[in-house]
Amino acid sequence: MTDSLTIRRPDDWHLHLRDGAMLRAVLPETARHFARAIIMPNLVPPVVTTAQAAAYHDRILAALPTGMDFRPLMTLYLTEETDPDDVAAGHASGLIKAVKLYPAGATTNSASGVQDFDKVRGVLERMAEIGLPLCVHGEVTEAEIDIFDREAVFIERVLDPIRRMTPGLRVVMEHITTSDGVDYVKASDDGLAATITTHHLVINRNHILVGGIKPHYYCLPVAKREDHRRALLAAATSGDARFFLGTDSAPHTDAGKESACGCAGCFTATNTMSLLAEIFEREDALDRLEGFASRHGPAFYGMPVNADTITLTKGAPVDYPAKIDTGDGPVTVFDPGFPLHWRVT
Ligand SMILES: NC(=O)N[C@@H](CC(=O)O)C(=O)O
Ligand SMILES: [Zn+2]
Ligand SMILES: [Zn+2]
Repeated sequence: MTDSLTIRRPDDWHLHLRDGAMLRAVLPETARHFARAIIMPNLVPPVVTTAQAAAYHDRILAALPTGMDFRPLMTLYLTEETDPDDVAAGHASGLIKAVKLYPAGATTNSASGVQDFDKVRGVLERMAEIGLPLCVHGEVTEAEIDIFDREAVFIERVLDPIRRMTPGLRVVMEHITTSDGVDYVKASDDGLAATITTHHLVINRNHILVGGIKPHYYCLPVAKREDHRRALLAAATSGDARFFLGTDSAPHTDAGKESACGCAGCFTATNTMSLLAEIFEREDALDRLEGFASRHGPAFYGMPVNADTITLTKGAPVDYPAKIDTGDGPVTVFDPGFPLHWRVT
């Protein structure tokens, strides 16, 4: 029986750090284990320009506790007014690593997102030219589309047309939740990849709804039925380099989640590596964890793998806090409902 695993230090290819007091509270939870992360730009107001991303980058570094080593990889929030020259300049300077597409109204803080995809054609063409990836929140927003179908419909109605219209555009389907997402990635060429979150490997929709509504399992895209979770698990543990970790760790205060209109997002930064080791071990795929968490992401983004390593060891159940304190109120740490035996040492 394996009880120790050393892997290259992991990166998180989809992370929400927020700002201010929340940023200061959640950043160490990620930086403790992860070397780099793609930082999502859905602040209020959103991070739209390279100048705003540079300022946010500096606020993140200023919030990093002394002695911690972490590099934020910055993104721009795509709007119908985004200037292709600003995007290209940000990319050329080395600061901007991706542009994020939120369909308007699809998720937390997405009001400034795209409504008319024709209006962003110029930016997407420029990104294809310079090799800057587009990260996509892949859900349609039409009221008549069932929320459990919104990812599959997005692939057909929005994503596939965008990719056909913009040959060469590199795309990451963020936080996929369906076998439709897995199949679409597998059927495509190497300009397409997908991130998979920790929580979507653990929960299906029953976790949210059976035995009373569980707001801390509510996120977007919403978890689907068990067949879809199994498809995600198979993709994550397959060794296929087109699938990699993006935790989508998305802190909201308990007051924001435990409400008549609760916020979407699961906070998994604290226990993600323990969780992933537990899940990969159950699938007899511990040897594939390094690919998923540490190698496939850098390969897609054209960056080197981290030089340092982390070691996970198996033992008595890991103690992690049920909540972390933030200046804005407590944030509940994702509870998988089973003990975790792997700790990062
Ligand atoms: N995933 C979520 O449920 N929430 C994210 C937004 C997002 O990634 O869609 C957030 O910012 O809270
Ligand atoms: Zn999203
Ligand atoms: Zn997210």
